[in-house]
Amino acid sequence: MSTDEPLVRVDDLEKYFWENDSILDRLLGDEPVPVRAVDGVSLEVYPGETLGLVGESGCGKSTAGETLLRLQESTGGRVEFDGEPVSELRGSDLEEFRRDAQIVFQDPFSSLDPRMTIEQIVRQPLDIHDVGTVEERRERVRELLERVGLSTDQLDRYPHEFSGGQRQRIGIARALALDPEFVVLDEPTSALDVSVQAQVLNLLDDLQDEFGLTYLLISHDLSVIRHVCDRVAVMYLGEIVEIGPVEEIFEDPSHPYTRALLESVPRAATGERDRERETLTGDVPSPRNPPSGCRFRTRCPMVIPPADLDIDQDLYRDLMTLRQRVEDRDISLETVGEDDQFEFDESEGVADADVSDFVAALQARLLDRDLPAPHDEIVADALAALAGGNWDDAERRLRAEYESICERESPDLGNGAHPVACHLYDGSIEGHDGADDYSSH
Ligand SMILES: Nc1ncnc2c1ncn2[C@@H]1O[C@H](COP(=O)(O)OP(=O)(O)OP(=O)(O)O)[C@@H](O)[C@H]1O
Repeated sequence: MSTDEPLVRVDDLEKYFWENDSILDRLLGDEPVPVRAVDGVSLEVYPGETLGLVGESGCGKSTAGETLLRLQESTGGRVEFDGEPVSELRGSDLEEFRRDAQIVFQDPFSSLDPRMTIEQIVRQPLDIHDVGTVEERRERVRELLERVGLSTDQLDRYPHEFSGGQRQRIGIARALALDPEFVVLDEPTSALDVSVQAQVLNLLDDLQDEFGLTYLLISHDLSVIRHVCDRVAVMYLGEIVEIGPVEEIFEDPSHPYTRALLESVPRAATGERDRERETLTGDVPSPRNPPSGCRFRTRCPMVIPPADLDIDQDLYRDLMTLRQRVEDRDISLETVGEDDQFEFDESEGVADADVSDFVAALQARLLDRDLPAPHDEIVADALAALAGGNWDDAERRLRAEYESICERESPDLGNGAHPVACHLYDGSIEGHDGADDYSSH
C-alpha cells in the first residue's frame, strides 16, 4: 500500500432517495421521508491499495460505490478524485474521470447486453470515448480478452454462450478497456460458484499489480474481504462504523457490529465451532427511520447502561429490546394470555381485576426470564401501564430508568489509522476503554 495522497477522498458523502414515497403516504398527506442509503460516509482510498467495504445487505454499500463514481448524483458531501472535486467536473474533465474510474458489477448476467457480441461489449467504452482507429480498438479487445483468460476465437459469441465466471471476466475486460486507475468492484464474485470465485479474485489481484490499479471492493463476504483487501471499512445503515487495516479488523475488531459480523461467519476450525457466538440478532432498522444516536444500538450486545445502573449486559439488552418494542408500539396487547383470556380495550386496557394476571402473561411473553430487583418492579410498572392501554406512560417509565448514551448521542468515527464510531472508545464511559473492558462476555 502506498502512503501517497489518497486517489479518492470521500467526505461526508450522502445519498438520500426521495422518489420512493408510497402512494399511500401521499394520499395520507404525510411528509415525504427519504431513504438515507448513504448518510455521511467519509473514507480515503490510496493509490494501489484495495479498500474493502463490508456490511449486511441493504446497508448502503452499492449506493456508496455508485455515488462516489457519480453514476448516481449525491445529495450531500464531497468526493475528490486525484484532488479534483468529482461533482464539479464538466466536459473533458468529466470524460477523463469516466475513463479513469470504472465499475465491475455483481451480476455478469444482467450487466452484459445479451444482444451484443463479446467484441462489441468490450469495445463499447473505446467506441464511446472514440479511442484509436477501428483496427486499434479490435486489437485492444483481443489483448484484453487474452489478458483476462478468454480465447479470442470467441469474439463473435454472445454472453449467454459463456459460463458465469467467463462472463465476469468479460465484465472485467470491459472495465479495463480504457486503462482506468480506479475500479469499484461491487460484489464481483457473489453470483459465481465457489469454485470459480477464487480464480476471479486471483485474476483481479494480478491485474491490480500489472496495471497499478486501485480498488474499492464491495462485499458482504468477509472471507473475500480478508483474502483481497489491504484495509476495510465496515458499514452499517448508511454509516461507516470502523475502518482499519484488514488484519487488525479481523484479529482485533473493535466495534460491536464488526465483532458480530465476524462472529456470524461459520468457522472452519472445529475448535472454534462450539464457541459461544454473538451472532447478529434482530431486524436491521429501516434507513427511512434510523435509530437515534448510534444506529447499531437496537441490536448491539454491548449497549451502554446508565452509569448508576448496576445491571448484567444480557438483561440490559433484553430490557432495551423491550423498550424498543414499546416505543415502536410493536406489541399486540389484544392477544395477551390464553384464548381470549383478557378483554382488552384500546383506550381503557383490561379490567382492574385482570391487571396483575395480564402483566404476568405479558412479561412471560416478552421476557423469557425472572427479573431481579429493582427491575422486576420497574418492568411490572411499565407493563401495568400497557395493561391500561397507556403506551406513553410505559415508554416514559422505561426511559427514565434505562436510557442509554447510545441512544442520546451519535458516536463520531474520528480519525487515525483505525477509527471506531462507538461510545465505548470515545471516552464517554468513565473508567472504561473499549469493548473488552466493558463486555460482560
Ligand atoms: N433507487 C432507490 N430508491 C429508493 N431506495 C433505494 C434505491 N436504491 C437503494 N435504495 C435503498 O437504499 C438502501 C441501501 O441499498 P444498497 O443497495 O446501496 O445496499 P447494499 O449494502 O449494497 O445492499 P446489497 O448488498 O443488498 O445490494 C436500501 O435500503 C435500499 O432499499
